Amino acid sequence: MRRWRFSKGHGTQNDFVVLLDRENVLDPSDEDVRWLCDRRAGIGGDGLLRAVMARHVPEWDGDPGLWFMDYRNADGSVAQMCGNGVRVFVRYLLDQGLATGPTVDVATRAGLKPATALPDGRVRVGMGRVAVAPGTVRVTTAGGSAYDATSVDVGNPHAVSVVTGVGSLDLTREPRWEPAEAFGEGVNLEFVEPLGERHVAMRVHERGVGETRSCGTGTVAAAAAARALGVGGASGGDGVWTVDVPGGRVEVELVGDEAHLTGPAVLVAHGEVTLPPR
Ligand SMILES: N[C@@H](CCC[C@H](N)C(=O)O)C(=O)O
Repeated sequence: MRRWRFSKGHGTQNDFVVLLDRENVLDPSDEDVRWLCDRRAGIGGDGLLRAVMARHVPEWDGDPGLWFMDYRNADGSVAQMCGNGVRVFVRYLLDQGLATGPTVDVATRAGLKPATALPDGRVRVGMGRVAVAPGTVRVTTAGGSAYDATSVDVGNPHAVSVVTGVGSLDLTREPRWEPAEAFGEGVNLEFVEPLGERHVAMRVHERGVGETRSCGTGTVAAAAAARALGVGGASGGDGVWTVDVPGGRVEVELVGDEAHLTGPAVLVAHGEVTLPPR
């Protein structure tokens, strides 16, 4: 019988199951991840955060003494990075006495992410370089609305469309994109609507999940694309963007091509789960 201790947390209601696996022994299969993230049969979450010592991760060539955030989407697929997840990950490490703060360096598939727990309860994360690609792809929602989208690399892939009426988009099914080969490994699709100076509303359809109430890397992509497109009255400039998502609000600071993400990170439960037999 496999009995695992877990925690559950969220950042702007992008929610995660957290597993402690210091010595890399749990080996959750794709099916295990799907079950853990299932909101009816399992615990429920948009993704899984597995805390493992970096020395056990062959693809990590940095400090082996760091905690590595092994991120999996709810469908079991692996992703490079999760901006809301890394804040929850840091909150978890500090809460469980697994790291000393307020600054914690986290190893991820998208490199080292330095994070700081702020006195107001939020966590600020150095997201590193954000790269906005030239040109556009065409994205069509389930409701048939079509938009140009800008590709943005935040360690994981995004495509950002500027829309009006973001609240009424049909994101119940994955939007299509053309050309299809633009994102051979899938993409996270953000839809942003300008609200004011350096202030946008955003909804997202996440790769490997579906519509979620927030996506941290997506908010970074949204701010970077909006800046590049001259949306929100701050073309090209450095500054702090406010991004409102269905699950709350985050801040994205852009300085040159470097981004910092600040937002809430909340733990809501700790427990023990018995997994179905393999
Ligand atoms: N929710 C995350 C992003 C999770 C990974 C994404 N679905 C992908 O496959 O790239 C975030 O907060 O950044």
